[in-house]
Amino acid sequence: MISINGLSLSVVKPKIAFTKSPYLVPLFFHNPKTSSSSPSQVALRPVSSSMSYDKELAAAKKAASLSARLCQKVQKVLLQSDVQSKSDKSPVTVADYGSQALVSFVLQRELPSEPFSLVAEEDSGDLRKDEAQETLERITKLVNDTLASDESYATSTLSTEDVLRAIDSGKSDGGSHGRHWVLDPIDGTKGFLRGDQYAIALALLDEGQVVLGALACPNLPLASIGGVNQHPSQGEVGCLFFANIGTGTYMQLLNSSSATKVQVTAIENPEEASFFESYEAAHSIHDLSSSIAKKLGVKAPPVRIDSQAKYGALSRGDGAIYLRFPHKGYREKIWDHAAGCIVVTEAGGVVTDAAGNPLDFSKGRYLDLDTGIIVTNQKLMPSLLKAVRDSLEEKASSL
Ligand SMILES: Nc1ncnc2c1ncn2[C@@H]1O[C@H](COP(=O)(O)OS(=O)(=O)O)[C@@H](OP(=O)(O)O)[C@H]1O
Ligand SMILES: [Mg+2]
Repeated sequence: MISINGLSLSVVKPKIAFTKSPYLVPLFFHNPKTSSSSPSQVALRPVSSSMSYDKELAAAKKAASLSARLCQKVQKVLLQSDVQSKSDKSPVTVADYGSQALVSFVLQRELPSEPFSLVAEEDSGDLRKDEAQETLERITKLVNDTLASDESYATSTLSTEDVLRAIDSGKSDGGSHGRHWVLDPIDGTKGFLRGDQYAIALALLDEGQVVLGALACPNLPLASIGGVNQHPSQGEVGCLFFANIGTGTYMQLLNSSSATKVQVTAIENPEEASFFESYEAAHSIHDLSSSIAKKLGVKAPPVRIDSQAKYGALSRGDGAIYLRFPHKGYREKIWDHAAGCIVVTEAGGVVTDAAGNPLDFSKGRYLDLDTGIIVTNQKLMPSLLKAVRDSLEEKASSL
């Protein structure tokens, strides 16, 4: 996403080689109204110059915050339970389904006149089986208890069938036309089970572009994490990041309504930078990130946290870089990046694949990538791309 004279523009371009990255060569601006496209040009499509997504953003914030409340309840019980039940994965199942049902219900209730399409991680197939009836009852109670804790929903009660229907509204395939909500009901399920970071990540696509995001991070400290010489905070936790295209990124405490505008770090010297990566080595190749960081001259050790909380932390300047290199064969899902991506880009950051191409959320449930995802500020991106390219070439030649 590029912003020129306050107008947000998407970059739609063919797959190109490393040396043709937007950060290594000048962009060729293409006005679809005045010229025809050619494969060597970058097509810019204005989005939302006259569109307002205020109503949708208010609904997204409400849905993500209520869902965070539901997940917090489940995690609290989980962490108080004994070791044996901690190895049981059912709490995450209950919270995952409950979160998706709640977000789906709240969005439809808050925006009754809009067509509703939701691309989300879960479906109700397993929950419809006979042996899952007790779990379904638990989920329904959890959803209803959470709704009852909010004044505007105090009288809403969902049946088990309503919950199943709400979950199944998430079966949409998304795509490049119309509006689609994109939801990861609990991103970072392993972090959730460990009592660490996780996120409820909700975004809206309009004509294939992410136009708003609400990212609730119930365990993220309000104070900075991940900077050089930083220590884990003892203070308040639970942050909601939100971004509306063209209007910047804001952060507030989950239980507050007073928001602060946030910005990515302005660091230009990689020696002062620190970088985020997945906690789980199975989700991102740590050796590769470490080689990239070394080439860049990053001195600080990696900060490993789960989920899109990494994007949230980066958007407010905790750390300067996020590196994600899944193992071969993994297909990235759009719900793992849509909300995080707009939260960072509206805060002045840049999110690309390993070759410097913007992420394309218009292709359905998956991102069409086979390299990795990198995130940093505008100043550091050219040197980061070079370090990524060199490290990938070294890795390829060592095979
Ligand atoms: N094999 C593999 N490779 C890469 N990524 C994978 C893989 N498996 C899962 N996932 C997705 O990663 C999501 C968790 O996000 P992170 O990788 O940022 O968090 S973590 O630190 O690894 O926990 C995680 O999100 P959730 O499933 O919602 O927890 C997955 O969507
Ligand atoms: Mg996820």
